Amino acid sequence: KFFSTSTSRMVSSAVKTKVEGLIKSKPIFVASKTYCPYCSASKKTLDSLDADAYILELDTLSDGDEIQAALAEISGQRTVPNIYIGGEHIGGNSDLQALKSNGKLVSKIKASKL
Ligand SMILES: N[C@@H](CCC(=O)N[C@@H](CS)C(=O)NCC(=O)O)C(=O)O
Repeated sequence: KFFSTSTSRMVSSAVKTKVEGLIKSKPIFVASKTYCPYCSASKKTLDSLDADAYILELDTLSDGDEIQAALAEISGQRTVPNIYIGGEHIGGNSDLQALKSNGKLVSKIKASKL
């Protein structure tokens, strides 16, 4: 796929503000797609740690593409899952699994609940 700057023109300020608000207000925010295996792995990991994640399944939302474009602007990441814990950008599933492996995920989840 060719690099395109058109994503920025797709994003309304209303949607960008909405996404920024969710990232700030939800202890754990995950942008996901129902058919994405990396998303399934992340959701399973968060579930196993009793993490109460707010999940948007972008492929089921009418403004899902625009939310994905807004996330690309906000986080510099276009792929799903796009994970935030305590307002901090974690990254994708590989980043989440790395945090789990190095033992830092549980404390981040705990801190996000405070
Ligand atoms: N290394 C990434 C892989 C994520 C990935 O490849 N996700 C695919 C969906 S399964 C994606 O976002 N494709 C582009 C899109 O759906 O717009 C991770 O660990 O999260």
